[in-house]
This record gives sequence, C-alpha cells and structure tokens, in this order.
Amino acid sequence: MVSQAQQEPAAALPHSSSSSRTAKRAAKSMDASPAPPLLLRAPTPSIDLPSAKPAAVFDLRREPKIPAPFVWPRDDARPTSAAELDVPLVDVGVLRNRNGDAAGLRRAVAQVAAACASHGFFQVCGHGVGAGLARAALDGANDFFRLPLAEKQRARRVPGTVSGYTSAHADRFASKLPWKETLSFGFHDGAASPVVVDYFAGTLGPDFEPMGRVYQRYCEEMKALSLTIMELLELSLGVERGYYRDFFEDSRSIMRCNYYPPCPEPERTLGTGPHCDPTALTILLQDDVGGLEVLVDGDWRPVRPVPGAMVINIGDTFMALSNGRCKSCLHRAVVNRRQERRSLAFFLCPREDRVVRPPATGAVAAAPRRYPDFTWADLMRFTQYHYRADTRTLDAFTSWLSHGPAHDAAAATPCSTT
Ligand SMILES: C=C1C[C@]23C[C@H]1CC[C@H]2[C@]1(C)CCC[C@@](C)(C(=O)O)[C@H]1[C@@H]3C(=O)O
Ligand SMILES: O=C(O)CCC(=O)C(=O)O
Ligand SMILES: [Fe+2]
Repeated sequence: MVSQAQQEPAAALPHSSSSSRTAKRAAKSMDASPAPPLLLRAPTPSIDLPSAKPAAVFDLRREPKIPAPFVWPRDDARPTSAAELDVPLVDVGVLRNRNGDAAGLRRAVAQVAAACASHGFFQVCGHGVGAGLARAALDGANDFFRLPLAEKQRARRVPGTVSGYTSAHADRFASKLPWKETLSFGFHDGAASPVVVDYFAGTLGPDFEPMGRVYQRYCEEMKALSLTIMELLELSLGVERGYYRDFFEDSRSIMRCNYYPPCPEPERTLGTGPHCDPTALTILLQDDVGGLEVLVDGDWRPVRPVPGAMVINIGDTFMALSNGRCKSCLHRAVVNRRQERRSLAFFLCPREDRVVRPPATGAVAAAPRRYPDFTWADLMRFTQYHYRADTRTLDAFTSWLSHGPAHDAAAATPCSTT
C-alpha cells in the first residue's frame, strides 16, 4: 500500500516551466487576444507515482509496460464500441437570453428530457462561457501538470477531502490506479474573498494568483450555467419553477482538472474507471483529443468532443432529487498512446447539510420514493472514507445509510479501498 506520506522522488521529471512564467501565461491567455503559447520545452508528461520507495518515480512515458497497479480488470477496460454516442446538442441560450424563442425553448426542454431519461448525457452550446476563458482554463491545466513533481506536491490532496493534487490516486488506492493526475478544489460564491484565488495563492504561492483568477472566473461561469441547466431540468420534469435552482443557489461545488498522459498500453488501463458521478450535475470541458465514453446497452460509446460545447451529465445526487426520473449513468475515460488529454469537470454539489429530497408535487412526486433522504455531506463522506465511487455507489450508499450511526465508526481514517 502506498504510504500516505508522499515521498519526494529523487528527481522530478524533466519539466521546463517555472511557476512565475506559468503564472504570467495564465493571466495573459485569459484576457488578451490569444497569444501564442510560450514555447516551453515540451516536458515528458508522465504520472509520478509517489510511493514508499523514495526513488520510485514512474515515468510512464518511458515504461514499455504499465506497472501492475495500473492494470484494470478486463471487463472494466473492455474495448470501445465503434459507434459514437449521439449526444444531443442543446442551445441553452434560449433560456439565458430569455429572448421569447418559445419554439427554441420547447426544443431544448424536449432534448434534455429525452437525454436524462436515457443515458443522462447532453452537450450545451449558447452557454455564455467565453472561448478565451475556456482556453485559459485548459491551458492552466497544462501549465500546472507540467510543473516539477515537488511543486505539484505542495498542493497534495488532504486525506479525507477531494481538494488538492493527486497522482493516480496512489495515496488512496492499491490497485486499479487511474492513468491520470488530478487537481481539485472547492468553489462557492458569496465568500468574503474569492475562494479559488485564495486556494491557489495560499497553497501554491503568490505566483499562482493569476492562475487562481482564471479558475475563479471559470467556476463563477460554471455556477451560473449550472443554475440555467437546473431551470431546464425543472421544465423537463414538470417541477415547480425554482425548486432545483433554489436548491443549488448556495451550492458548494468541486472543480477538478484531469490530466491524462499518453500511455504505452492504453488497452490495459483506464484514465478514469467506470463510475457514476456521486454529485448532482457535471459540466465537462474537454480538449479535442477525446476519451470520454458512456455505457449504453452494454457498449462503451465514445462522446466526440464538439468544439465550444460543454458536456453535461446527471449525477447520483440529482438522480435522487428527480426520484430516479433522470439517470446517473456509467461513464469512463480511456487513454491513448500518442496524445495527452485534459478535461475540466465542474461537479455541482448542494450545500453539505441540505437534505436531498425530490419535490413533493408534480410528476416527480407521483412515483414511490426511490431513495431515502440524505445529505451531500453523508454521500461525500461515503465516497471519501468508505467506498470508491464506481458503478453502484448510490445503492451501496443507501445500504450503508440503513446501518445507522454505527457505520460511521469506521470513518476514523480515510479508507484505502482496492
Ligand atoms: C465526489 C467526488 C468523488 C470523485 C470526484 C467527485 C465526483 C466524481 C468522483 C470520481 C471521479 C468517480 C470515479 C472514481 C474517483 C475516485 C476518481 O477516479 O477520481 C472519484 C472522485 C474521488 O473520489 O476523488
Ligand atoms: O475526463 C473525462 O472525460 C471524464 C472524467 C470523469 O468522468 C470524472 O472526472 O468524473
Ligand atoms: Fe465522472
């Protein structure tokens, strides 16, 4: 088992960017017209696997074979279907602009209703997130993950939380390690000072304040888009207007940057294993490489990146809020031999103590309750201390809840599930 204590490897991988150059680039790429990226010497992206053995730095770009902990069961890693998933592209501008386009609104509502009743995925355009900001957020991921490991480790994940830097979740799991590095941080608005700026400057130093400003603005845009999508979901489910929007007004969400290096044996591992998102709604900005797949009728169907669009998927918490009408579905991320891939996942989460309960009126209330009342704090704790989110998280959680308070005794330390 990899020790919690993250060993600083003997030598970081050959990276070139210095944090100040990185920070200046982050600021520049957001505001000015898109300047050509700094010609940093392309580092050898890899996954540095901190381990109990001090010098055990896996430079996976040079490994002819992937280390055993990264090998996934055949069923999880089974081949991708050739048939891409036909994910509807929904123009949410009709709602944002409130331009009276009744036909456009009816179309958007129908698309969302059909998608959420089947595989739970749709893509949105007309979202209002500027191309420059989206590019700056993706560039920021490159700039961060290309830093030397020692600098990334300054943001290493705090056990029991999602916030921070992880390399393959090697600090949590002993097997089925995902071929990715991640950086996650919390977002909520209404704080005395910008929480994301404070996170970057406080964790990585003042040089990273410009990067923090990029993600602060990005998260603010994601929050606004989330609330617009909540209105669409109210309309598609026939729920009283404002029920879901109000429920998430004081949301406390998670922003996650995923970085997937090229892999010498992509067919034996996964960038992110099969799972349903435990959160309420995910807004995914992916680069043009591709790798997101959804399980539909037993096949892993690729979701092709649409330039300028964002991928939306329903999570377990919203499946419960819709009493099962909207489906939180299995998805995964595959990797490839040639190209690194980046994706930015904004996970909308309720305020921790809000009781997750579907509306008592309307079509959603007509069917018997599918899930018990719960709080996001409980479900979050379950995924961090008791259960690795996978194909049946909500069912396992419901069963765990029924064991009563005794089950929490095991929560003394974050579990390291296999
Ligand atoms: C609440 C969360 C747990 C995870 C991050 C957010 C929402 C998605 C979850 C996750 C991505 C699902 C797949 C497994 C996981 C361990 C991962 O690969 O990162 C999950 C995240 C986590 O537990 O950190
Ligand atoms: O990177 C992707 O395409 C998907 C990642 C994902 O599903 C997640 O982080 O929950
Ligand atoms: Fe996911």
